[in-house]
Amino acid sequence: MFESLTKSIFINGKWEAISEAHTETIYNPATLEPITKVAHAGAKETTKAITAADEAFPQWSQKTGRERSRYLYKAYQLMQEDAERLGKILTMEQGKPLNEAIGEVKGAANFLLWYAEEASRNYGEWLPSSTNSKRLMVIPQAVGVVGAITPWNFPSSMITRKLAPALAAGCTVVLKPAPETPLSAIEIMKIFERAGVPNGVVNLVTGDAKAIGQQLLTNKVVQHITFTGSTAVGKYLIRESAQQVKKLSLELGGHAPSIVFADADLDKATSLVIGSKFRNNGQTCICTNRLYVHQHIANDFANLLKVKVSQLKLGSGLENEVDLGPLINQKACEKVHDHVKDATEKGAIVECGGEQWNDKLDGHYYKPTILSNISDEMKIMHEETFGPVIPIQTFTDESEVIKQANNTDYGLAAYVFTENTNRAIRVSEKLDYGIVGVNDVFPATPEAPFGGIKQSGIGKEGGHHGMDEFLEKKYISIGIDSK
Ligand SMILES: NC(=O)c1ccc[n+]([C@@H]2O[C@H](COP(=O)([O-])OP(=O)(O)OC[C@H]3O[C@@H](n4cnc5c(N)ncnc54)[C@H](O)[C@@H]3O)[C@@H](O)[C@H]2O)c1
Ligand SMILES: O=C[C@H](O)CS(=O)(=O)O
Repeated sequence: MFESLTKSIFINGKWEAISEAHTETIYNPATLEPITKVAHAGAKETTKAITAADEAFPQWSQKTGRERSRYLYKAYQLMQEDAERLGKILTMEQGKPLNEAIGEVKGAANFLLWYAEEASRNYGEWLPSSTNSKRLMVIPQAVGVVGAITPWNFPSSMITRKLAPALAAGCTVVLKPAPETPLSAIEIMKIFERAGVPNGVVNLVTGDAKAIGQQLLTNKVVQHITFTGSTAVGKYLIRESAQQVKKLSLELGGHAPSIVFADADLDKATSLVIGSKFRNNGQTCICTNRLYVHQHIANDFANLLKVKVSQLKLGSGLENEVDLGPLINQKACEKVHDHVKDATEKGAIVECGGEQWNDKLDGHYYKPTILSNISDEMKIMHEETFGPVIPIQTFTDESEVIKQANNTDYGLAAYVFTENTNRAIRVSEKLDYGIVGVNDVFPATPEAPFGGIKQSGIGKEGGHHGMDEFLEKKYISIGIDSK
């Protein structure tokens, strides 16, 4: 499927040659086998990419929204048609089960569709002036060259969730994907190329994150950096971008609580908690990190949950009916086990799992794990685990559990399981999160604004809000002689 060397630097419509000396190897996390090598580039290539994006900006931004939408719509069609092959590539480099990978690719394509539609709805405003001697208007204008930095856990959809609105708004882009998963980014560039997107509008640089990031942060041509990744790196970008007061949109870490009330539908709630926790093996920003179950149903809930979790099948994502693939690397396995070890040393009980799994395969596998007898001093209750472990606590009082759920620096997603509408609305309004799911744990969709508060991020991706991130709203005041 791949040559030993895969071109991964796309600048001004051309794939740059790679020197063997400056490459990094991409491994399959399910088998630890090398897949291919890609360029390990840095400042020089990034500067060249920024220049290409800058030179392409005037023409691209001056196209009408309708003209830009045609490119995005063509890219959508190409991505949808190729979802099976793109899904296989995604599974090979990231590890998630093939059905999840194909679902991610189709979801990624839907961002292209949504912003193909939104591109023609980039409305301005005509303001009712308080004096007859003026006419006032607000016109939306593309911010300019955008630097996009994306994570490995959704190597396809996190890219189109940024590039689709940016291009729809009239911006041009330099993309740096995660080093673990550049192949999906390469395929998305090829899709834009096949869709006929003009040279320089989208550019790709793989390699030294710090060096590439520094160029995006310090080059005055770059007007906006859009980042998805850890809160730690988000804080670094905030510090480093202050020098130029560069615009930022940040989609950062999460620590989602799930609250199961006594009136919840047990079968539905256990299945949804499993869906939230074990999608992508728990390597998602919005997955359940803490589970609070009402005391009256705690035993029944925990027993049903354990039965369902024990049925989950581990294996390579390319195998049929696998529910849990490998974690992205050994470091991720060690972090997950560190949380389990810390919890058990502080009194937690391992109801199931609690260790790595290498029975048949060499990859980075960790058994799906449920922990009970949890106390708030445990790391797992405050640090993002990013793996297949659920700590369960019980509660009795609604206002108390809301306090517990809000007791975190994160504020991305939270979930409420209840069949009582009043309670659903009352609790949702009191949860300090950017996203709340009620009997739903898959809130992300192109038509809705996705994003966190507190230390989970700044800005939104999706909906019409997603395009606003890449627009300046210019106010024009026109003095007229009204006589
Ligand atoms: N809020 C969201 O929508 C969302 C979505 C997906 C992932 N995430 C978060 O991302 C994290 C997991 O992803 P990750 O491990 O790739 O995160 P990460 O922060 O380690 O890396 C994210 C990206 O930043 C780059 N990067 C790292 N250091 C950099 C630097 N100094 N300068 C420039 N770029 C740099 C990486 O190469 C990668 O491309 C988790 O915390 C998860 O919650 C959040
Ligand atoms: O990991 C974070 C992603 O944003 C999850 S989702 O694809 O948006 O559900």
